[in-house]
Amino acid sequence: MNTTAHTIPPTVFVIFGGTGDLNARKLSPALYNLFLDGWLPEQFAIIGTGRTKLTDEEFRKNLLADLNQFSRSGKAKKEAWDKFGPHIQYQASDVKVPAAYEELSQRIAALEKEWGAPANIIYYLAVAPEFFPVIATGIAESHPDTDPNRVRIVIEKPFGHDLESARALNQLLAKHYEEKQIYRIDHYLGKETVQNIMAFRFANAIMEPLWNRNNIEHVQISVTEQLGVGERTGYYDGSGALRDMIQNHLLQLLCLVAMEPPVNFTADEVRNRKVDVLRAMRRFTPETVREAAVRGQYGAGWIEGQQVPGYREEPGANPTSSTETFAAVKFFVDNWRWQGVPFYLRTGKRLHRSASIITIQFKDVPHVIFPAETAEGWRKNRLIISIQPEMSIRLQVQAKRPGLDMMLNTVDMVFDYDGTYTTEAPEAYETLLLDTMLGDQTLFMRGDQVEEAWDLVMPILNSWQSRPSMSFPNYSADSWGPEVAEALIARDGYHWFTLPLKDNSKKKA
Ligand SMILES: NC(=O)C1=CN([C@@H]2O[C@H](COP(=O)(O)OP(=O)(O)OC[C@H]3O[C@@H](n4cnc5c(N)ncnc54)[C@H](OP(=O)(O)O)[C@@H]3O)[C@@H](O)[C@H]2O)C=CC1
Ligand SMILES: O=C1O[C@H](COP(=O)(O)O)[C@@H](O)[C@H](O)[C@H]1O
Repeated sequence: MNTTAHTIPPTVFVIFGGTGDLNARKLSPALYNLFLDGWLPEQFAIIGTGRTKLTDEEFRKNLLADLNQFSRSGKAKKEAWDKFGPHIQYQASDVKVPAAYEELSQRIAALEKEWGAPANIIYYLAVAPEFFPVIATGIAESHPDTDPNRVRIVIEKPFGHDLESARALNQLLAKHYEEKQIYRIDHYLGKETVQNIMAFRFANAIMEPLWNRNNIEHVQISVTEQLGVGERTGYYDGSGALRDMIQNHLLQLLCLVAMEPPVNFTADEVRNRKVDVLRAMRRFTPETVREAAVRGQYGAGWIEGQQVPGYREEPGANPTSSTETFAAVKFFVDNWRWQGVPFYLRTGKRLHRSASIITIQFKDVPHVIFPAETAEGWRKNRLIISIQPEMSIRLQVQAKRPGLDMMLNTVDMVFDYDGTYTTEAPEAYETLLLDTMLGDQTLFMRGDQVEEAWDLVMPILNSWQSRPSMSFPNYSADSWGPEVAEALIARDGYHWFTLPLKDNSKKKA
């Protein structure tokens, strides 16, 4: 067992939505990998719930199949599974029925009796958002006297549909729980490369003097996905790219890039600095929305030799849907550090390639001493933080090409996880579940952060809702998105940056 695991008290994970997709693909594999790596305490239990009638054994069998398919550690080894499996139970119940919470209490009490110690209880709400209030209330009412230090509640996304509903959910949670008990998930914050943004900025002295409006020309945050919406239209059609990705993941990335140094690396200090960024962001008016925010929806096309349907033809989709599957927005952070520096954010589905990258483009040298013909490939310095699939940080600089003449070109100074580390990076959900056990909220969203982010995007959502797009679909599958997105950034003299695919053939040569 890991040293830290010794400090974790007996723990019960209750997974509402135990039979669902998130548990199958992410939560159970993450818990299993934490177990393999010795991060779980000796006394732990996982209770999955759902309405489906299953025995413990049937539920375990399903989870084993999921682990075999989705775990980063590959197929479960018999010896390890034989140790892990018995910690899993299943309770068939409907979250709308109060008896469900009574039965859970009895199960937890029985475990505590067996362990001879009170347990920390982590309730994970991996169910549709309409059930968040129902379950939060059900748990609290069935355990009115539970020590707040021992009970934690993890809320999946989406946290609200708009500012009003997010506020209402925060208020409901605050009635029953202290903020230190509430873990609002944004899985991007658990990604290894995303956590490294803070390390890179605040553990290296050379970055800070450059990190401001004097040296940085603009910032791009681009999260492109090749996948389409597929079977998820039921959720996605009421959401769209702005709610699904920009309100949460991309704005969190922006906060990490733009935040002031926190006093220390504790949850509230880090989150205070992030919320400062959101508060400083320039609010939109109906007029500025038109200039600063554009949207798109994918049409049919071909991806890697396969014909794929347009969004409106996806299973269960509304054939006249005006939901955006692509959004790009130009933001400003109105404070001393960032005055005048545009932050361009874009995200979309069915794009040419899946890649999440942050590009910091620096200003040009004040005076070029080299003759124009020597500097054909001249580009301004860029720092590129590649979150996925490539995990790297690249600094693009000018260098002299080898040869007798003085020719400059752009080269990359690269920190690449693959080439630097032999240990495999944990999945985001492993980090986040471990932090929940440890009671560390640094990588979780605080209530005020979520509300500020909603407040910021509401004028865009309202404007788009009042003007359903007449031009959808406006980009085809396998493209880089609609032309309006290129125009948005081209107006300022820039273009969206993408990393070239890694050329492995060169490596081998
Ligand atoms: N899947 C993913 O990759 C991601 C999901 N999320 C979020 O996680 C949550 C769950 O998503 P996902 O797993 O995809 O959803 P699924 O539709 O796959 O699963 C829903 C789960 O809820 C259970 N459920 C539904 N109604 C009830 C009820 N009345 N009582 C008890 N259980 C019920 C279902 O169990 P049963 O049918 O047995 O009743 C099932 O286990 C959502 O909030 C989603 O937004 C967030 C990020 C990624
Ligand atoms: O939260 C979500 O994230 C995924 C993208 O996550 P990633 O870890 O695969 O980059 C996105 O596809 C989904 O629509 C959204 O709900």
